[in-house]
Amino acid sequence: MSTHLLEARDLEIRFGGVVAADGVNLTIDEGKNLAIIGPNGAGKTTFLNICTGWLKPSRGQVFFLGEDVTRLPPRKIVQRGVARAFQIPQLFSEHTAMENLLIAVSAREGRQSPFLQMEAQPERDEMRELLDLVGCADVADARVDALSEGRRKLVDIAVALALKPRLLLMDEPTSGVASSEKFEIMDILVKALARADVTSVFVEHDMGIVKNYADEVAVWNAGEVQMRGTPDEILAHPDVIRDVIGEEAA
Ligand SMILES: Nc1ncnc2c1ncn2[C@@H]1O[C@H](COP(=O)(O)OP(=O)(O)OP(=O)(O)O)[C@@H](O)[C@H]1O
Repeated sequence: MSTHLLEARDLEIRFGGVVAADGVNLTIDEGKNLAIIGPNGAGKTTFLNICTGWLKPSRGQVFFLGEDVTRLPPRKIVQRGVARAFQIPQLFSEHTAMENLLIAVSAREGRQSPFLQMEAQPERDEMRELLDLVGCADVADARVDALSEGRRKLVDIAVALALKPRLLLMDEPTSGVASSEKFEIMDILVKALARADVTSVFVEHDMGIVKNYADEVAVWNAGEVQMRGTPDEILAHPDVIRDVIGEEAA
């Protein structure tokens, strides 16, 4: 039997009376972009937080490449190859794009004082290639707070890729980006992930993005995976039209 890249088994987590994960089972295999959709509060972000070790489930396990990582601290899970990008990019806004990547690489290499001696870091060329991969080589020396939201998202993805992940978990990769720019950002992002050989899972509310960029879709509802299938199957399903697409349009 082949090992899944990630496997979640029977995850449960409660916040007071709210059951945010209620027996979540999901497998993720290498090389596919999986979109997670579902109504607000269904537990989508909670799932990402459990997979990255930020939340510990009261029941169930997460396996990454066959290893039980459920109780590992987040930084150990990153080292195993699981990276995360957030709805709001987690960048040092007063530093340049290049400096942000060098800080990430310092963390990857376990260096002390990541803000010191950035000029001397041997990974500058490697980081420039990463910025090139996400179409941001031209803003390598620009401060992050001077960039458009779309560019910030792409730099954030490059930071995640600097950690050399096998799996990247993303929360609404184009939220906050002007609609005219969303598809361009996703084009760059999906191509960069394919070239870096990184599998992705992204939580998404924009069904246009899901239709165009997901290989598969998992639907969350009330802390459970309700169904899974191709974008065409899922987006045409009456329950999804009623509970997810209807809600987004409202
Ligand atoms: N740290 C927390 N403390 C208390 N309640 C929480 C916490 N995290 C999540 N919840 C609750 O758990 C439920 C699931 O939240 P979660 O953010 O995972 O949903 P979601 O599907 O990502 O929603 P959205 O699409 O609105 O982002 C919600 O009712 C939320 O309020």
